[in-house]
Amino acid sequence: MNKKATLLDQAAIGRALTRIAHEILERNKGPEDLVLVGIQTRGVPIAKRLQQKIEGIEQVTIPLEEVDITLYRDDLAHASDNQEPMVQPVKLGTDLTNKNVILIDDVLYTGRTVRAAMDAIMDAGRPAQIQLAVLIDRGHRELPIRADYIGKNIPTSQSEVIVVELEETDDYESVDIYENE
Ligand SMILES: O=P(O)(O)OC[C@H]1O[C@H](OP(=O)(O)OP(=O)(O)O)[C@H](O)[C@@H]1O
Ligand SMILES: O=c1cc[nH]c(=O)[nH]1
Repeated sequence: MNKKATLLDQAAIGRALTRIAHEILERNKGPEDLVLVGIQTRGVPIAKRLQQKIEGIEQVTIPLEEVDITLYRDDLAHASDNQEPMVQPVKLGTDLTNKNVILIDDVLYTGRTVRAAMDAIMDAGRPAQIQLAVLIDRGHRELPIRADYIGKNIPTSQSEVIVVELEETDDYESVDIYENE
């Protein structure tokens, strides 16, 4: 892969997440009834940062849960692009009934990972709402899914790849765009 540009550095990632924390509080009229759900891998540290930022603003710790989505290849499928994100069995410690769930991931692309995560959340309870927060929306949706909170919109071609690196998972902090050769 050939790196084309850095889209967000550490400071820009921090500013985007601070803005999203404020937007979540404004849209939901405060922190009551919120539950954050991070999608593995990098949605989880992003969710933890949003939890900390909201705590800094409101002095309230919002419950945080995780869902783990993996690519599942149907036995009947032969092409690699027939892999479908599937959720691992989850047991959420928080009762989601009547809660406003904020689902959080690093990159939104086809929307298939988010769909699988929503399945897991709906299996675990009956939230009042599910809202979606992503650091990067790169377009190319294959499902009717949109984000409510977006760090940065990056129009991309199909041959490009967005790589998010975070201190917690990668010991480095950057969002870069690559050409997939
Ligand atoms: O909208 P989609 O087309 O589903 O793509 C978005 C997903 O792809 C990436 O996950 P990846 O499968 O690379 O797993 P990882 O986050 O654990 O590295 C990214 O972190 C999103 O979860
Ligand atoms: O470009 C992409 C597409 C999906 N997921 C990523 O992390 N990057």
